[in-house]
Amino acid sequence: MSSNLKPVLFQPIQVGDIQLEHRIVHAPTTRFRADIDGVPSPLVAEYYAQRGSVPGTLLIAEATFIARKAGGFRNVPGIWSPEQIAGWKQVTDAVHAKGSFIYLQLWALGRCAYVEHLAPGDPYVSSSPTKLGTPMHMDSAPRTDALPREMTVDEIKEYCELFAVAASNAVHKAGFDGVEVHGANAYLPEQFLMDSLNQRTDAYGGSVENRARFTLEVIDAIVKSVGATKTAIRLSPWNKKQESGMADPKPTYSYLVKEIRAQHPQLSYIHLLESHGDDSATRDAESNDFIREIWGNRRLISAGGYSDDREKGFRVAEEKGDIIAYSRAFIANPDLPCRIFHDIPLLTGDRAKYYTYGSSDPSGYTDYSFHFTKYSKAMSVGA
Ligand SMILES: Cc1cc2nc3c(=O)[nH]c(=O)nc-3n(C[C@H](O)[C@H](O)[C@H](O)COP(=O)(O)O)c2cc1C
Repeated sequence: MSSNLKPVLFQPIQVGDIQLEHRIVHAPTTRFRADIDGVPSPLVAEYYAQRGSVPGTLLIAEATFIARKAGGFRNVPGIWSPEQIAGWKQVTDAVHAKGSFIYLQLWALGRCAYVEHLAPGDPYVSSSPTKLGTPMHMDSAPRTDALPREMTVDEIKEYCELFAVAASNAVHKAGFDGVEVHGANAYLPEQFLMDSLNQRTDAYGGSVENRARFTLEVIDAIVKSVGATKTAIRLSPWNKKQESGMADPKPTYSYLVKEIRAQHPQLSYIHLLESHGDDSATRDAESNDFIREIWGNRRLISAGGYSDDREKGFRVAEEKGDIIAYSRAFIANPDLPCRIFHDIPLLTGDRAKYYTYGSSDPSGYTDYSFHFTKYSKAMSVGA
């Protein structure tokens, strides 16, 4: 089949400095399988190598702490120590050996941290002292009393630098093809962006421009460190998880994306989470098209809901020009692009094994089967 007869979802595309063979991307997917020091194990390398088995696939690796103090969940990988960097180098080497590509998602928890999982002396901080009663990852008892401290301006500058060093470690030492800031799901950048969480009265709070300042400074610091073509960000304008959300996110996110476009037009991509609204009318009203209009024909990844709907990925790639990210479908189908290409039914993942803290057990992780047991031409989506 020649390239221009293939569905858009299976047409090659340039993203930053890399050339993808198709537009099915592995969404960042936390599995809590690093050791207690945040070092990814050889099993993690096997997991990503499997998911990169169709050459020319982009994988976005799981959210990874930029620094010890940005953490607060256990068994999450980090990218600051030599051991963590060496662990990740095994992962990137294994993925590159398959002819595929891998970005790292950079994570700072802010108020979503569990205080008991912060290292002694590391502060519990956010944009403002707003309490989070029900954090997303419930590996310990729900919190009742913890209140984050408002970050000082010096700490804000320090976090920008931590993001930049983490990006440099990822790209220059661990061999990643690029980095994606985790600016979604109510973690630290969203704690500044969202008016429901940011109560500051200084240059980082109040107006749209002030609430966007931290995220823009983080991006700027990373671009200075690794270049715009290796820098990306994930955003979730309609997110209401972890006691967040905005009545009208459009002014804030319009400004943010316009500024990114003006300051870093070569940014690798913007990655958008689609609305999780309860019904289709809500999801239609909560469209990300306002961002697509601003971002123009630059690279845009869309995630959320594609794992359950094969046709939707084809449709959105065709109609909106988006690259499509899959999380749950990629957990259970190591050869996902190949299965979608050949319309092979997808396997269903074992939810009970999504989060297995520190486990070295391959079950529910690297033991999902490939449709084609031997590499063949059919494994390629360029066939
Ligand atoms: C087990 C699991 C772990 C996840 N971890 C992350 C993460 O580390 N970073 C992130 O931005 N989103 C994370 N997500 C959200 C996914 O990237 C994705 O946006 C969401 O699952 C919707 O995509 P899907 O319908 O294809 O599963 C996670 C989702 C799941 C199911």
